[in-house]
Amino acid sequence: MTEVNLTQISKKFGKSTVLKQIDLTLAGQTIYGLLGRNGAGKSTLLNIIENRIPATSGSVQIDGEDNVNNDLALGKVYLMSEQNLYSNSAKVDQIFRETALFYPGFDFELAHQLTNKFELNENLRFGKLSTGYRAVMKDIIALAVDAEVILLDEPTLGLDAAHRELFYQELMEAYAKRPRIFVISTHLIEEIAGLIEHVLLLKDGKMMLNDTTENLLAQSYAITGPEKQVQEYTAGLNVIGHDSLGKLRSDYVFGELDDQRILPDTVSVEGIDLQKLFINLTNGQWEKERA
Ligand SMILES: Nc1ncnc2c1ncn2[C@@H]1O[C@H](COP(=O)(O)OP(=O)(O)OP(=O)(O)O)[C@@H](O)[C@H]1O
Repeated sequence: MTEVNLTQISKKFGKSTVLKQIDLTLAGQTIYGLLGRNGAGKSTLLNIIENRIPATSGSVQIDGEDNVNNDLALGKVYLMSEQNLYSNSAKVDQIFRETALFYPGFDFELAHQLTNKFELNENLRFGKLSTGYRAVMKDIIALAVDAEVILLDEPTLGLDAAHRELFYQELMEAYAKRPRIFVISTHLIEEIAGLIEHVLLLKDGKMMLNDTTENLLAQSYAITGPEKQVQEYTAGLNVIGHDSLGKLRSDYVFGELDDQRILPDTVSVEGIDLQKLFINLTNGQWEKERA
């Protein structure tokens, strides 16, 4: 099984440091969700893994081999990104064949099935495809390449709701047929929350969370009730945000609750979903709540 190890990866663009000493291991058969707000550095990180851009410092090893100028190591990784790497005059089926030169195990049968399902005409030239269909074509390639590590940078950008749904289904099917490492970077957390087994959350250039979805949700709570009682109950806990509705208040807590505290009858404790956790961890309110 392939393993990707990032050691102390930093990236600067001019004076701004986008990634700060990231240590990360991608391993096993896992669907990772790479989350982070706009500009958090998700694409930069994926591009560094695929060696499309150089890190300022640090290293990426794929099965113990440095990824820089190493076709063998890079052949184990496929990055689907917004960047258009194809000539406008190339037809879709020709692009499939060209991809197969780099990824010899390319699954043409699956690619054809998927072009049918997505109603993508393989005779069309890349330059004639709409933005959505360009993404569809790239998604199809990502599912059909024979790579151990599939990096998907905003795979559903430009896809309509029906195509997004179809893509998630096909992704799950491809994963079930051949479990490997998928990393999905996206803003549409709600849509993929059910798919992600492991969360990687980038904030301020650092890997703020790196844990299984299950572990994260097991320590995420909404404490709801009358404002005063809620605030008394959550005082000193790791409150990452809150919502208010009239006199009702929900405090979102990430981390352990205090078993010794008595929960008033008027106050409830419930779990929260990944989307809510993400919003509260990344909107900056957390730091203010803690200040
Ligand atoms: N080639 C570049 N030159 C200068 N700055 C860059 C370059 N590429 C990215 N950046 C900057 O680095 C930061 C991180 O960008 P990146 O695209 O990795 O973020 P992202 O998390 O993928 O964002 P989004 O979700 O909006 O796509 C941004 O501030 C961006 O402007």
